Amino acid sequence: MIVVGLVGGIAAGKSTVMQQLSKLGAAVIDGDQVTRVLQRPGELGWAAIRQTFGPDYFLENGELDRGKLAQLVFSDSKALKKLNAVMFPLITEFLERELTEVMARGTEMAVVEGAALYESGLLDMMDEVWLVRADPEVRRKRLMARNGYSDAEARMRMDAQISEAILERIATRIIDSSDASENSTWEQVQKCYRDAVAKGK
Ligand SMILES: CC(C)(COP(=O)(O)OP(=O)(O)OC[C@H]1O[C@@H](n2cnc3c(N)ncnc32)[C@H](O)[C@@H]1O)[C@@H](O)C(=O)NCCC(=O)NCCS
Ligand SMILES: Nc1ncnc2c1ncn2[C@@H]1O[C@H](COP(=O)(O)OP(=O)(O)OP(=O)(O)O)[C@@H](O)[C@H]1O
Repeated sequence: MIVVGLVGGIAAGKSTVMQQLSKLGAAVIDGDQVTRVLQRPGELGWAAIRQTFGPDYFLENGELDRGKLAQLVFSDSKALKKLNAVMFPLITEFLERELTEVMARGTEMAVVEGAALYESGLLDMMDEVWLVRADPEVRRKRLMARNGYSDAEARMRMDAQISEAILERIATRIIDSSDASENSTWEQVQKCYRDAVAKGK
């Protein structure tokens, strides 16, 4: 089985590509979803965060106050480092188990997408890294249309991310979704899938 890490900036078309890969038979795993599972009340991530950040970051019903923690970690790099230090090993362990299960089912490809794949070191588990990109101008317009952001809000979110130049350097394949037609993305995705599976055989 080939394990692919899918990276790319905000509104680059990653979710669209994941849906297309799923149609082709790939097992798709969303790192942000894995994080949410690990942070359910009583789970390991939930317990580790409670111990590290204290009960102030939890709601009355016991759930993690994601908004409050997000506000802290995205405005304080030390706090983000602390959160990453507790979450990344748990996410890695969870993914290892998930990939073993997927492989046992005879799946040809597993694709993992996540906000912090690069920063987490999770890419070490991947055979290939695929970058989904789109021209900055296109991404900015998509963000304004899809999320209702102002021009400044869209720029701020794009600027806060790891640079595409770094991702380009580590990518083994690149899918460009700048074209307004999702069909153009679909054709590139089919080619990447076919080529990667053929290479893995
Ligand atoms: C801070 C938390 C609680 C915020 O939760 P919330 O539901 O409000 O937001 P969500 O998870 O949807 O993330 C919102 C956006 O933040 C960014 N983001 C999330 N985690 C990180 C991170 N560790 N580093 C940089 N950016 C991140 C992404 O751009 C994402 O789209 C949550 O994101 C978290 O626990 N993150 C740390 C774990 C992690 O790195 N997960 C990604 C694994 S690949
Ligand atoms: N050729 C194309 N390929 C992919 N997406 C496209 C294309 N043309 C327009 N879009 C649109 O771009 C928007 C962003 O795509 P998508 O949600 O897949 O991005 P993303 O990288 O997952 O974003 P985020 O990081 O914010 O989750 C969607 O509304 C999608 O329909």
